[in-house]
Amino acid sequence: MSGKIIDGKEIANSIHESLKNEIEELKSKTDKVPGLAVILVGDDKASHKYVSMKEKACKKVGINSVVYRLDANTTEEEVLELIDKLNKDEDINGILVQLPLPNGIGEKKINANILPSKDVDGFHAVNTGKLFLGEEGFLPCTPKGIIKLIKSTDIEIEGKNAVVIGRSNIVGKPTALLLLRENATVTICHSRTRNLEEHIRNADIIVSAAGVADLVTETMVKDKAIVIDAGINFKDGKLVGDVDYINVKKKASWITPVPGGVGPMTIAMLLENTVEAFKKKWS
Ligand SMILES: Nc1nc(=O)c2c([nH]1)NC[C@@H]1CN(c3ccc(C(=O)N[C@@H](CCC(=O)O)C(=O)O)cc3)C=[N+]21
Repeated sequence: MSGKIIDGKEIANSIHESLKNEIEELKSKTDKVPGLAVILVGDDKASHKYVSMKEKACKKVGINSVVYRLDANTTEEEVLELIDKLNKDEDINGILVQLPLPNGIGEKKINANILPSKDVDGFHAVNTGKLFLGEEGFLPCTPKGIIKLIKSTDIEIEGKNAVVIGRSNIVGKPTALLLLRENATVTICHSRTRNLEEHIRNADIIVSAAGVADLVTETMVKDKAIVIDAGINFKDGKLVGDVDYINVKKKASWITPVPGGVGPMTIAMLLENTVEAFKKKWS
């Protein structure tokens, strides 16, 4: 039997629907709507596309989004000044600085200057620290979405072997921590891992966030594994993940496609975090 598809787009759409209703209700109570500021520096094509998608999603659910498209020679100081202004702006509940940033603008410095209470990306050290400690804070959008995708299958995470491929601060590391919070037995694999195949073959849950097309193949995957593909790669001009989808799907119990899996959930979680930030302030 071939694996079932976890439809990230559909799940994201149902989250949009309930956020939309919630925002309407909040609006009638507070006479305000959540506000998200997005800062995009430079002319990276993919970044422009992603930011437009975020803008569109905000509009759909009733979040007021304000996008700052700054040219590539904007200085770090100028971005920090804008962040400072947005930190003080009562109508802005969430601030997102699109990555990657051009050379000369330090990601660490930028993230450190966003108020933790407006850090809807969950990249500030206060929020990553809370994640580490198991305290409540903003969770990074992709990892948060990945857990929701796994939970949508109704298969229990507790006690399962989970393998995360990739150790980035944005996806791999936080996803591993969230799986641990769900009581999985977690292994983090990365570019220096010697016996990757052996680890993957043991996994009931595989999350790949390596950025390597066709990294995860059918022979590596345990029968009935859940496979979550957080890879973003281009192969023959087409967007693909890290997983050889067509073949791995035959073995998996559940699998996310690319596109239409983790990507749409990342945006849904950004909207959710923005509403959460609004509620913490006003209700
Ligand atoms: N501060 C910051 N926060 C981010 O969350 C952030 C970022 N910087 N920089 C870039 C990455 C990447 N990212 C994606 C979000 C949605 C899709 C998405 O919806 N993708 C569609 C396909 C889109 C297409 O056709 O290219 C899908 O997978 O179905 C992809 C990638 C957010 N990121």
